[in-house]
Amino acid sequence: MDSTTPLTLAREAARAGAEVAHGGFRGPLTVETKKNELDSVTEFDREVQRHVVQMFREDDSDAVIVGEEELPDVDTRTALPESGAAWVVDPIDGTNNFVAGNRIWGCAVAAVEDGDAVAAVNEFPALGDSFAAADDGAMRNGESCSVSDRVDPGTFTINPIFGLEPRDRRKLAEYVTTIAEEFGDSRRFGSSQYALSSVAAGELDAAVSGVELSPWDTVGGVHLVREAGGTVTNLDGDRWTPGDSGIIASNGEAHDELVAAFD
Ligand SMILES: O=P(O)(O)OC[C@H]1O[C@](O)(COP(=O)(O)O)[C@@H](O)[C@@H]1O
Ligand SMILES: [Mg+2]
Repeated sequence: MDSTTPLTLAREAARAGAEVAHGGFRGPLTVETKKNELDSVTEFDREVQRHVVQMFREDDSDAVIVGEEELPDVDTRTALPESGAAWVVDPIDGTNNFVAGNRIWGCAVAAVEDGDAVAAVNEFPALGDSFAAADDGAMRNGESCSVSDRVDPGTFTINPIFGLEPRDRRKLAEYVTTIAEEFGDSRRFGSSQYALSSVAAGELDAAVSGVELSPWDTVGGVHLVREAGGTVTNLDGDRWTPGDSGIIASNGEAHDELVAAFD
C-alpha cells in the first residue's frame, strides 16, 4: 500500500528545495529581474523549482504543478486549476532577502484539491523554522502551534503584505497608517509565506493585503492560518479564495474590526 500522503510529499519536496537554496545562501549569485527592478530571480529559484517539479513528476508523471518560475523545459502553470489535484510551489519566497543575505526566505509547497489546500509546508532553513499542516492542525518545528489569543485590536501586530509593484506603494502607505492609528505595531518581512506562517504560529496577530497576491505566495500560508485556528477572508469579509484582490488573515479575535479598517 502507498503510504505517501500529500503532507509527506509536500514535506519532502519543501525540505529538498530548501536544502538546494540554502546551499547558495550568502554565496555568489546571478541575479536577474522580471516584472520590475525589485522583482528578482536567481539561478537558485530556478534550480529549486526544477528539483521540486522533478520530485512530483517521479511520484506522478501527470502531476499538475503551479509554480512561480517559468522554465522553458519544465511543464508548469501559473494559474490554479479550479478542479482536480495540483501542487503549488514557490521555490524561494523572499528572493530579495535571499539575495541580500537576509535570512527571511523559504521554500513553500502546498497540495491543492479542487482549489482548496489539503496540505502545506513552508520551510525557512536559514531561520531554522518549518511550518506544516494537513487537516488536523498546524505545526511549527514538529510541535502543534496556534494563532495568538490577543483580543484587543489596539495591541495587534499586523503585517501589511504588498510586494514589489510601484503602483501599490500608496495603498501600502495607507495600510501602514491605518495600522499605526487603529491597531498596534506593524512588521514587514519581504515574504508573504513567512508573514502568513507567523500568523499561524501566533508570532503576528494578523497579515493583510489590499492587492491580489499570487497563489504561490498565499495558498499554503492561508491553509496554515486556518489549520491553526485563524480566519482568512477577502476585504469584504468573505472566505478568501485564490484570485481575490486582497486578504485579511488573522487570529479571528478582531476580524470584523480588520475588515472594517482595510479596503
Ligand atoms: O512583505 P512584503 O515586502 O510586502 O513582501 C511580500 C511579497 O514578498 C513576496 O512574497 C516575495 O516573493 P518572491 O520572493 O517569491 O518573489 C511577494 O510575492 C510578495 O508580494
Ligand atoms: Mg519566489
